Amino acid sequence: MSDNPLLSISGLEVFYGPIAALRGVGLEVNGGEVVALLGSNGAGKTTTLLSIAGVLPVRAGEIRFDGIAITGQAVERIARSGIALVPEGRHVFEGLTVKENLLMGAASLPRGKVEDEWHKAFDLFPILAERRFQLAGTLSGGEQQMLAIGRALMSRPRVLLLDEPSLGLAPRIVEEIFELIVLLRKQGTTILLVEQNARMALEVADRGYVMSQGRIAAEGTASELVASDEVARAYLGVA
Ligand SMILES: Nc1ncnc2c1ncn2[C@@H]1O[C@H](COP(=O)(O)OP(=O)(O)OP(=O)(O)O)[C@@H](O)[C@H]1O
Repeated sequence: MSDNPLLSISGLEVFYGPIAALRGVGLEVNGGEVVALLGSNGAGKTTTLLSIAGVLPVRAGEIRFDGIAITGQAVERIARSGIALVPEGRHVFEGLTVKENLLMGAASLPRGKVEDEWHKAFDLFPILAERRFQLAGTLSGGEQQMLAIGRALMSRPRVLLLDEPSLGLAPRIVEEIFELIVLLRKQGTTILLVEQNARMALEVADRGYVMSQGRIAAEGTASELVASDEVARAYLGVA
């Protein structure tokens, strides 16, 4: 682990009313890494991503981005500083075209840079280029997920927070999503990836954390986590 992680969290406590969802979570993401955040339903993975993005208030603990404390900052400020969240559920603007959706992601970019970014997005997602004038609501689930990721990339984020990108997609499309993550990693994109599909996530990740009941229960390199009997039994569906 580096001395200067791009994103670091320590002692994070988050509550929904009286219920503690995070009970002292700590993790780090270094620049250029893909880090998997795994764990069973309700472990606190989504809550962790929402807290980093500033969507949920933090009761205790600290979130640092590029060495600066961002705990408690407003969502827009956190987004502008370079953290992009792709929430679970493929949120796209259904009544807007593919291209308009991508433009929505580029709102904070200087005008001259927007065209570069959508060319990059269309290179990354040829299917979106083909369908650029189609309404987003008429795309397939997989295409909508690609569009949601493409829109987040349009803001040139320094960290991409991906919440369950494979959820509810057919196996062939899930493969495509993971191929995309491999490609983004090769391009140097830093990603914190929440996934139910632990085995596939660890195939594309450098390191991982396993959450349980609002805490980090295990951490290690992807190969260490795959090789750990305890992790494999509890979270990777190995008998
Ligand atoms: N809006 C909410 N109100 C009350 N409790 C919530 C709310 N959202 C989540 N929780 C609770 O907080 C805990 C953590 O939930 P979270 O969604 O972060 O888990 P998760 O690991 O992402 O699970 P999943 O894979 O099911 O989304 C769970 O006990 C959940 O029931």
